[in-house]
Amino acid sequence: MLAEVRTLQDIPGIGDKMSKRFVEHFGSEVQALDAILAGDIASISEVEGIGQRYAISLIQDVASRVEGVTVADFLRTREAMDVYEKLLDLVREFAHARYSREKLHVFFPYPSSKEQKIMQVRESVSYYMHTASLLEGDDNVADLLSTVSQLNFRYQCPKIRDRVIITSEQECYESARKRFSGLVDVHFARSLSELIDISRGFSQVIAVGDKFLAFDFPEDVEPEFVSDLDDLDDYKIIPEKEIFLFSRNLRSLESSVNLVRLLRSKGVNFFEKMDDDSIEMLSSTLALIDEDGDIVHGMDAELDRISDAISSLNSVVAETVSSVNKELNSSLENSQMTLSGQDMLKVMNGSMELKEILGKKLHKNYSSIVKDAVERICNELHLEKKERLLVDSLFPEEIMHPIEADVESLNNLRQHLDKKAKKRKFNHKREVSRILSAYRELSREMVKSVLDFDVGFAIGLFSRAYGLSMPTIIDGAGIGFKGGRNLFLLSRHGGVIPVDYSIGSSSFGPENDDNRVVLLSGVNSGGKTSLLELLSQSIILAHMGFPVPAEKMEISLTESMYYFAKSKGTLDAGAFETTLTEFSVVADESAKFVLADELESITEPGASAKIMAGILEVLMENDSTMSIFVSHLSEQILENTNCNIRVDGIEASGLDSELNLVVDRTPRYNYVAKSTPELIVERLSKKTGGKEQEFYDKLRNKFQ
Ligand SMILES: Nc1ncnc2c1ncn2[C@@H]1O[C@H](COP(=O)(O)OP(=O)(O)OP(=O)(O)O)[C@@H](O)[C@H]1O
Repeated sequence: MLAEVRTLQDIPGIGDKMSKRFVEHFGSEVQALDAILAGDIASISEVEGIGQRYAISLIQDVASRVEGVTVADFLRTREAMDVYEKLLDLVREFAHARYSREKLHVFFPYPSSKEQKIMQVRESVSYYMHTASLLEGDDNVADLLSTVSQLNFRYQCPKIRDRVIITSEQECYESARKRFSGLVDVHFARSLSELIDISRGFSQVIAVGDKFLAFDFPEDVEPEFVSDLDDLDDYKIIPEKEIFLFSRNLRSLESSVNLVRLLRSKGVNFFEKMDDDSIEMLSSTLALIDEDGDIVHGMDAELDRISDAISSLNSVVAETVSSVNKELNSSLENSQMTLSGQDMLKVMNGSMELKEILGKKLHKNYSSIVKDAVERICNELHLEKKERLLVDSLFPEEIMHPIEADVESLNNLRQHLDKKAKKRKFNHKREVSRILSAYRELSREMVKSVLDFDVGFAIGLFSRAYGLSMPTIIDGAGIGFKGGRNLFLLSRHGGVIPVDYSIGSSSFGPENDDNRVVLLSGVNSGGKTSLLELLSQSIILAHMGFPVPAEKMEISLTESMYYFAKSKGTLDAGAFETTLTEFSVVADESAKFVLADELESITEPGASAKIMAGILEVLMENDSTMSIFVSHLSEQILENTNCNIRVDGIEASGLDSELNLVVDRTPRYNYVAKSTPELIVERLSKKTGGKEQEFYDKLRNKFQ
């Protein structure tokens, strides 16, 4: 039944409590619904109380409401469902991002009544098959896709501790507090002195209102004056807020941008909403920030100079102090001093200290050593004129031994540089933030498109890895192929022998034979189950709009598929009844595929043959039903029916040099395959000798 999903509560299973959790997780009901309708299983499974299984079934439920069809409409038995799930697992291995790996669950087989939907998926999958061929062998695509995950724009920017908004207007104070709550301190200053006091605790001060404009401020307080906060966008005051959203998602954004570029360079038109110039602008802006939202090194020479000076300040000063002291020591060691008689008298009568005399004598030498040290620090830190003045006060004018850098002066210098760097960064951040704020929605869409590309690309890669091809949809009732390869065997063993087969109206079958109901006989381990499984894989994939595991395939679409896999051992009476009940529904008029593997095990052989003959007769009555029954009882089944049921056979042609059975995996049409016992006996005879061999030879003669 088709139904619109407009609110979370329109979705069965989502009540009040769950709906709240969705809104909490996604930020709003609209975003939660978007995620559900987009099949974003990865995000949904992160909602509290929702696991992956539930997220998948929720998405499938919603898809069935929206599209009016469920997975179980086509896949009518547990075994059919198992094949579908195993196929999905194979495809999912090719997805690079968690989002896409999960989203692949939105693909499922549609009944023929939804042919339009199948055709839509085919068209999109064909595009991705082509794209995968264009990008074949380019590891960069995989590397980029592996580093993309959904953008999270719900990060809360941490408080900017070194910036303050100060105002003397009550209304402005209230609104700023509301607007920037938790992001920056907002203070109310009644007077200029209060403003100065508060300002000294911050390196960036935004003074709001014209009242303070007329005042003179001390040198260490340099507020930025703003008349009216309402005139300023957030990015002007807290550029970090916008930048933070991007910096936290930097890897995904950069990878997405690079992927867009790469795809375009390979001729794949991708995310045309953003032209090359916008992509380059976004890319170059992202290149300015790091993952913490800081301005990176290398984008502004002046900022780099100041930052480098800050980071090497301590070590340069310490090294200089140590070498100055060495120099001072050696100069003292090598110097001699002659004391004049006058000076001696002054020391004797106590009007002068010896140290003072020493100072005077050494002062010239000391000053030049200190001057050199200041010069050295300034040069090594590449300081500018005003900054150099602050270094001058680093060492005392009076002789000091050993020399030490003045802690307060060092702090002043550091603070000065720090303020300067922050101011510069602030201006850069404003520009970065201004640009990025225009990209917020586009970036989200771009990353989403990249992730959705990964979904389709995974199908394309899956198709190429297994050599799949798009089947031709035919009218009538039939399925036929050349070079079919069972995907499960292929993924397990890496290689299989391709088989050809056909039933119904496919052009690959025998001439003038459009039998739709067929018995498949043959040797043990000949490949009957594998062929049936290959058919089930192909039918499911074709109805999903996916390519199939065959060189060429023709298939008609049906409403449903029944797959009855081989049961283990003979079933009890209850299970027999259940199996018959399951079969009772295949009798309806709709087009369907019915695949059954050794149904004979449901009860004792004689009765099974009769029951199977009966079921096949019912299936024959429906012109649009196709059915293949694998059975070792084909002759007994034929004995129990007058219907023209074709029997095909997979046969062993002999033994190879290592005494393994040589099997032709492609069934022969209209052929009851010879069984293997005689070959097994022959193998045993060839492998043994003496009395044992005589025994096997006797048995062999029975087959002659
Ligand atoms: N096309 C193939 N290419 C290579 N190996 C195959 C192929 N088909 C089947 N095999 C191999 O043969 C094994 C047996 O195949 P399968 O179970 O399909 O035979 P079967 O005819 O159903 O046997 P049984 O009658 O005993 O149930 C498979 O596990 C696989 O290893």
